[in-house]
Amino acid sequence: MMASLGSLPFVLETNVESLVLLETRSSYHSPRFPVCGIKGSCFGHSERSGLCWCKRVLWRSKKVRAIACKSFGKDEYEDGSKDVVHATIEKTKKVLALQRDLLQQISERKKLISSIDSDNISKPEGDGISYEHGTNGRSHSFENQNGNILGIYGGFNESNQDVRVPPPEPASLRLDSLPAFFTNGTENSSLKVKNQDGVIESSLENITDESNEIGSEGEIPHPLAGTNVMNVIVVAAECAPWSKTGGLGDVVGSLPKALAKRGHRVMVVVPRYGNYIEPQDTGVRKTYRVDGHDMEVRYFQAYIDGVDFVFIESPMFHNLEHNIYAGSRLDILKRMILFCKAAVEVPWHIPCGGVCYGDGNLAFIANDWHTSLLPVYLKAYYRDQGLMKYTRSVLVIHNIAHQGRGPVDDFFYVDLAEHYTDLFKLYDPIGGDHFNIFAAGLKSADRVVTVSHGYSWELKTSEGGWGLHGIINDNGWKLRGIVNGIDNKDWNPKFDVHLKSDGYTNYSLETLHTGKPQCKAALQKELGLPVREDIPVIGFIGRLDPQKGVDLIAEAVPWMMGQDVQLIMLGSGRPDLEQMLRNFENQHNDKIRSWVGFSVKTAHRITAGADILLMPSRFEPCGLNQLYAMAYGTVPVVHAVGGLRDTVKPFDPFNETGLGWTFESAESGKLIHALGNCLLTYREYKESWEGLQWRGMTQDLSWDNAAQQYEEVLLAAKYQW
Ligand SMILES: Nc1ncnc2c1ncn2[C@@H]1O[C@H](COP(=O)(O)OP(=O)(O)O[C@H]2O[C@H](CO)[C@@H](O)[C@H](O)[C@H]2O)[C@@H](O)[C@H]1O
Repeated sequence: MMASLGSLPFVLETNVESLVLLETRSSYHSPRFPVCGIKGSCFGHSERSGLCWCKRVLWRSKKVRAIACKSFGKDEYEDGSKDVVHATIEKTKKVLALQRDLLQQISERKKLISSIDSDNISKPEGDGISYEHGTNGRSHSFENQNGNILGIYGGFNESNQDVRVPPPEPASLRLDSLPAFFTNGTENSSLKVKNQDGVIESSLENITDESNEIGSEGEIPHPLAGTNVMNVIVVAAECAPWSKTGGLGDVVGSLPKALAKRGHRVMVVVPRYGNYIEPQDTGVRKTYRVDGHDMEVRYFQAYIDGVDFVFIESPMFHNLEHNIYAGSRLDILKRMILFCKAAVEVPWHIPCGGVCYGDGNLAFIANDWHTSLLPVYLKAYYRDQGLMKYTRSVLVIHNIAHQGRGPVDDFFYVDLAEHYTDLFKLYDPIGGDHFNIFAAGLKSADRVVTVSHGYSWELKTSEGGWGLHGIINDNGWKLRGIVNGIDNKDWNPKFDVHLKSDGYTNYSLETLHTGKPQCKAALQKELGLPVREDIPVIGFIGRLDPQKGVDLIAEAVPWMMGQDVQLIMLGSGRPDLEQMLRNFENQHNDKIRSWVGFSVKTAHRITAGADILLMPSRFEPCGLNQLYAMAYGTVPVVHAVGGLRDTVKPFDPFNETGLGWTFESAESGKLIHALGNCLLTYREYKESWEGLQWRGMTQDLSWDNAAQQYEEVLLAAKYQW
């Protein structure tokens, strides 16, 4: 937590406990000894006096004040000191009060949880379920669109329903879900003083006795999200490691954990495509109508890394484990209708850790067109009917090129009243009026996020919006770009499980010189290429789709084959592009390897063993492979578009800055030029190369920063009416 002490020209990096310490010290000072009031030449005075309780404290915080004196000059320090101290004390009191309030709430919750017995806890009861939930003790039963009694909800003030009910439901309601910092009263308990350049000049790390005392009141310090903690439900068609066809799966597998780390209560809802090991049957059964048929769904649940994972099971999802988007357009549409209808009611029905999430202080995060119906259903079935009044939805655009388009008649399937047609209707200059699910989601969601700043700009253009730019511009006020992070447990060369066998090895920045060449040799050996340390290995990993610019690589292959390089490509997707990859390998067997298929292990191994990663995407909302590459000391060469432009700063040989090579337009000539410069640097300028690797590997690519930005979006949605 950053805090500034009134007008003092330095920054105090502290947390609540540290501020409490300041307050405690100040309040103990006798007026006779205003030593900690930073008054006059107080340091010597107070230390000399030796009479005051605060002497001990003063001695410990001497360095802090010394810096203050140094920065201000003595006169200024004397003149402004009193105000500064008062302001500090006031601020500190406020923080203390806030913390006490939170501790109080948490201890009340603790009591509540321990008093919940099998009679009043939410429990499956055969087919129909009734839940008691609500912060005000009142409850409301209601039915869903199929006429089922859904359960009971609460969370708003009946007598004045337009008034939002503070305080928010505590996000981390389940005790087993408390993040580490909840149970560690000393973590981050140091008070650090930074100068104006941000350099830490002094810290009071040893003062733990008082901070422990503070923690002992409720034993739970402030979550990172502070009082903004929310219940968050991420809904998506895929989630790594269970189901993944691309970057969406990665994001859904990792962003929720980062949100949970900030103190939010977080759930992921995904279809159960396979017989996964971790999730257990909750026993809950519900029925939803799809295309005139009642479809029963079951709910499986697992609690992993602070996140509740809920898997929705239905015969409609069976046998799709290895091809989750299999079937016709209508098959996929019907699956997603069922999934979204069921997902939106999960907070009522699934008692994670014994307690349902409920619909107060709740935000859904839907992802791409597949779950764009969720914001629509939330609006049409519930909020427009006066239900789920405090629930919000955020829609994340990972790729606007796939929109769930169909003929206007498809509206019949989504099971909505006629007046919602307009949400879905979109005019296309070629096809005329059509039905568009992404369009409806964008209009219905309270906030929209996309996965980079560059892409959020591109989406508003006719080239980048793929026909939805009009709607995106109309809703521009609710759009924000947030660059994806990476899961730095899964994608970390130091811990990567795929580097533990077959001659590969884990490595870090310190062991880069030996670890990476070992991985390169293992990769060459595994794929049957000549094992040579001096030859640059160029990698490509991606869905074989025109988006990824594989055609540009194809055009550059003749040039590449004239160089002393090896090219390793991993991809699956469009059959003609898969065949193209196979042909490359057949034609240049001594230099090219094409792995056609989906192999997470091979993706990790290429990322570790290659020297260069090629990403000539025609458009790229964010791109994860270039981030993974940089974390592994592999230098990216990318088309400067969308998230690739945001994340790969071009190498500047004069100033030795930048992270890789970029080219400005999707042309093979430009790709060849950039790759040529990259190869030259690899061969001739080893120090520059190492600098590129070093800068790439030392970046903070974690989800922490992005999670904080998502939190801001969730909050904006929460307070939007
Ligand atoms: N054949 C294969 N075998 C194994 N692994 C493979 C693979 N092909 C791809 N992958 C993996 O799938 C992921 C691809 O992620 P990307 O972000 O690069 O692209 P994608 O276009 O799928 O995602 C969309 O969503 C993400 C997330 O928001 C955005 O970053 C991106 O720009 C947008 O197009 C990576 O983890 C990669 O290793």
